[in-house]
Order: sequence, then C-alpha cells, then structure tokens
Amino acid sequence: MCDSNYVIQVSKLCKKFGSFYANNELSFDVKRGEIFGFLGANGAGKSTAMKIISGLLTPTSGDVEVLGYNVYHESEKIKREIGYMSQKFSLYEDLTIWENLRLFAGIYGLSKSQIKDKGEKILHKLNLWSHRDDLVKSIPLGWKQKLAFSLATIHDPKIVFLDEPTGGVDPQVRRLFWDQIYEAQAQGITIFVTTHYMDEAEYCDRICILSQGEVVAYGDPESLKETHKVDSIDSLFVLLARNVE
Ligand SMILES: Nc1ncnc2c1ncn2[C@@H]1O[C@H](COP(=O)(O)OP(=O)(O)OP(=O)(O)O)[C@@H](O)[C@H]1O
Repeated sequence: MCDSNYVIQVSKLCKKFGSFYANNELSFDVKRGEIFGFLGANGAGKSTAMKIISGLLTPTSGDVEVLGYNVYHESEKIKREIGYMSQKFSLYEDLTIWENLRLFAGIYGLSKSQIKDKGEKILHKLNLWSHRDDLVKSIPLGWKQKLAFSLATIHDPKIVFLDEPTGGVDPQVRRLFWDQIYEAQAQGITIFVTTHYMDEAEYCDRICILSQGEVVAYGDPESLKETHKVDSIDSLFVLLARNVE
C-alpha cells in the first residue's frame, strides 16, 4: 500500500466502541507537504480517526499507514516522527513559557544545547523572549496557541496533527495562526488539521468532511464547491448535513 507521495493512507478504517461505529469504512490519503483539513460536527468521529492515525488508538479493522508504518504494529515509530497540538491539551498552565518549552523539547528528544539554541530562536521569533518567565496561565490565548504550535514542531516532525488549534480566538488571531501553519508547510511539514471553522477549510489544500462516522466529501475545496454547486465550504457543510438528517 505504501506510496511515498502520500504520508497517510487510510483504507476502510473502522473503529467500534461496543456496537457503535465511531468511524465506519473511512478511506482517504494525505499527500506529502499538503495542508489537509478534517471537518465534521461534534461527534462526527474526527478525534477518533486522528488518534488512530497518530498511533494512540488501535483500529477495529481497516488499513492505516503513516509514513510507511503500519498503525497496528509500528505506532511507536509513528509517534517519534509526528507532532501533536490540541486546543484542549497543549501547555502546562502552572509552568512558565520557558519551562514548557524545555519540557516539550525534552519529550521530543532534543538535547540540552538544542533546547537552548532552538528555544531562544523560537521565543525571539514569537516576540515572547521578554516573557519567558511568565506563567502560561497569565498570557493571552493567542500567544498560547502560537507557542503550542511552535512546540509541536520544535523537533521538525514530518507531520503535525492539529486538533481544533484555533478554538476560541477572534478571526484576526486565527489568521495570524494560519500564517504560522503556512510557514511550517513551507519548511516541508505536512499539516493535518481539524477545525469547526468552515472559512479555515478554504485555507486547506484538500479536505475531508465526516458525518456520523463516514466520509461525505473529500477533495480540494474548489472542486468540491464546483461539484456541489455551492459558493463556500460553509454552504457545502449545511447541504451535506441536511442530506444526512
Ligand atoms: N472511548 C469511547 N468510548 C465510547 N464512545 C466513544 C469513545 N470515544 C468517542 N466515542 C464516541 O464516538 C463518537 C465520535 O467521537 P469523536 O470524539 O471522534 O468525534 P469528533 O468528531 O472528534 O467530535 P468533537 O468535535 O466533539 O471532538 C462520539 O459519539 C463519541 O461519543
């Protein structure tokens, strides 16, 4: 199944909790270097699939390969080559900015001197150097998000998984966050992002929309809009939601 143009290949993925299918025969691929958006309403099955792909949860059935590794037997290898950021869990609020940086960089396997060099560079770039001893709980959400993203990519992963990374911030801050995502893409990192914000779907190279555990749309935003004769991904989402009611 392995094709080097694709960093994620998912075929007929199923995940059952008891008799309930959280993921039902999902099939999609993610190309090397693209920004891939994973969309769906609450409970559609996004986090379950994302956990499986990042090696945290075992599928019930189906084939899933990430960077050529099989999720059933090689999840440890997958975890070493990816980064992960979630809106719900990303930074320790009771630690300072620098302590968070040291902790995450250490977990991702950077040496002391790499942490010092890269850490200083990142904090200067984010304009957070003078705030390095501030507790994370005291800084604005927008700063936390940009710091969390930088930490999720501090080890130059091949893929970064972003689970609702921009939740709760205003459109201007979200836009700035997307600049960071584009920068990571330009460095060759593949981005896999879940979001509830339909305008963000338009920033992705390709998207996959889930509904009730199944893929209901998959492709690049422009082609999907053309095929379904809608003028935005938001309208497409409403249309698809209506079809499954
Ligand atoms: N460990 C579990 N045990 C039982 N049911 C679960 C478990 N994890 C998820 N589910 C169920 O599977 C379904 C899909 O959940 P999932 O978290 O993947 O959805 P989601 O699209 O990520 O939603 P959200 O945007 O709210 O995070 C939901 O109905 C959820 O209740």
